[in-house]
Amino acid sequence: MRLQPQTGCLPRARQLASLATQSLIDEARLSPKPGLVDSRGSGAHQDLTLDLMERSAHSLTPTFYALALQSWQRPVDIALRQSVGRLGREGESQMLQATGGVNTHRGAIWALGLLVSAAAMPGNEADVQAIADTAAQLAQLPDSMAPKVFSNGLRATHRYRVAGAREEAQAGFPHVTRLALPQLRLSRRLGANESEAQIDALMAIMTSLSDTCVLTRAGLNGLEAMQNGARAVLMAGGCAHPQGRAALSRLDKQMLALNASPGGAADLLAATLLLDRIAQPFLL
Ligand SMILES: CC(C)(COP(=O)(O)OP(=O)(O)OC[C@H]1O[C@@H](n2cnc3c(N)ncnc32)[C@H](O)[C@@H]1O)[C@@H](O)C(=O)NCCC(=O)NCCS
Ligand SMILES: Nc1ncnc2c1ncn2[C@@H]1O[C@H](COP(=O)(O)OP(=O)(O)OP(=O)(O)O)[C@@H](O)[C@H]1O
Repeated sequence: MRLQPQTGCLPRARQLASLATQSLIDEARLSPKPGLVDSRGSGAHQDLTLDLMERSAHSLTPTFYALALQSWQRPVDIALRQSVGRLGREGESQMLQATGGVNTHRGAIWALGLLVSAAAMPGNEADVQAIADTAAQLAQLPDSMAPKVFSNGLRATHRYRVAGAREEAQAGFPHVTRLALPQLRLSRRLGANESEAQIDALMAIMTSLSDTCVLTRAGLNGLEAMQNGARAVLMAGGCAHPQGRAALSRLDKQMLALNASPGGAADLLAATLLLDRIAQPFLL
């Protein structure tokens, strides 16, 4: 999927929406991902399949398109935050309709939704840091229309006193800009193929993320296993190396045994793929 040289609001919104959907599909298909849905199967999940993830990703294209259109030439203010929040919640209900009520992409709608909005604002175009900073400003604004829900994620952030999906966005997606994108590019430079480089980027996120999906299902033990296992893969040279692949396979088995699935890390990998594509200036 390549961004074509076009100007104007509608083509740009269409490009961003289709890149966001494609990033979700590429993340879901990428294999082998420890504990997660991938092209091998459902990972640690009972209610998720690759087919469901792909259906869900397609159902979100109109949401990403509407987010980009809303954000076109508007300042980052409370009014925009409310529009973005409303569209994000409508996207969640589209997703639930497409999946028969299964949460396939709630965290992803949040992360990619904010990034698509930020990328649609003139001046940001292909500048990853500017896009992440604008997304952070949006995430920091209060959304008074948001229903008060005590979600799994919120419960985990309180219980373990860690940052979750909200804080990651409010900080400008540091796991994407400081860990995953640099690792993706380093692994490519060192000769890894594209899938290997993307798995390495996922590992980079997993070395440090406080993933509330993992905390909810497997507690602090699960989180430590994830972070240590991902570190072992990268310290062995990453997935392009036999020892790195062996470490990855051990991590996969461990995550399944713990019933742990790093859904937050998967969301941030999809966000990484999106920003990587937006950032290639010759594609704009
Ligand atoms: C902020 C969201 C993700 C809710 O987060 P919360 O932690 O309360 O809950 P929930 O358990 O429902 O979802 C968290 C999801 O985030 C992902 N995640 C988990 N941990 C992390 C982490 N450390 N960093 C990033 N993402 C993470 C996972 O996919 C997880 O399933 C979101 O659903 C929300 O509030 N949306 C409101 C609509 C909105 O304002 N949208 C605007 C952008 S479109
Ligand atoms: N390939 C993937 N496999 C599994 N989860 C993924 C994948 N890609 C992204 N995710 C993210 O993981 C989250 C799904 O997590 P989970 O099933 O733990 O959700 P939940 O509704 O909080 O919990 P539960 O279904 O256990 O009640 C989604 O929000 C989604 O954004």
